[in-house]
Amino acid sequence: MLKLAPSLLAADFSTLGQVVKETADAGADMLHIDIMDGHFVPNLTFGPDLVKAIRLHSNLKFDVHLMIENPDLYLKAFVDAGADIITVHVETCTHLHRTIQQIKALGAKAGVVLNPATPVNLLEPILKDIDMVLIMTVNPGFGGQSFIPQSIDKIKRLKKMITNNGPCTIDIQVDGGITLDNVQDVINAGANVIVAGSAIYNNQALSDNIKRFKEAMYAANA
Ligand SMILES: O=C(CO)[C@@H](O)[C@H](O)COP(=O)(O)O
Repeated sequence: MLKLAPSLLAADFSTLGQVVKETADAGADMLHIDIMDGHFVPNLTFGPDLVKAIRLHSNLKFDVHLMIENPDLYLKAFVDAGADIITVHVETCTHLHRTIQQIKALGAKAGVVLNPATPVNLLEPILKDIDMVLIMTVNPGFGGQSFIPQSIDKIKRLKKMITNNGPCTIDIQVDGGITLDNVQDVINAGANVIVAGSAIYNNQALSDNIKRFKEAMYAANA
């Protein structure tokens, strides 16, 4: 099933409650929330209190992407704040299997993220334990970067690995530099959850952007 997850990082931070409501009303399937700590990535964004505050404005699934060191310390705070899915980076988790089990024990879905230079085969031992893999298609930290073309082969390799592992119930999410020009390429390669920031929150109408993205996504999958 195809899903569109607009990335809040590109939204107008002065009206976040309203933005979240409009994003849901326009037909988004999830909301992608980037948590950055200024250590793992060179940028700072939101914490659990912000997630809790915007939770009041919609029932959208909250997809919380933790770009932070020591993510285990903050899992409960984000689930309590309203996260439905938590994704953690392979690069930040010394005991990845344990972290995944902790997320699930807290009642959230568990996703694992790979930076562009991290190979997909690292996930093989934990594939049966996770709900989603996020392939970063830019180096994490900032919105508005260009899509890394080698990501297409990486998505294909992941899709093959998941399919070979048994019935495919793991979502493949992509994030970074996704636009109307490349969204069909990533879907045709195997992705089904599309994160887009600056191509969704920009000087054009949010509802038109979401509509155009969903039309392009479903055309790819036809
Ligand atoms: O996690 C990140 C960046 O680290 C992303 O979620 C960006 O927010 C995507 O923004 P665009 O590349 O679509 O502008």
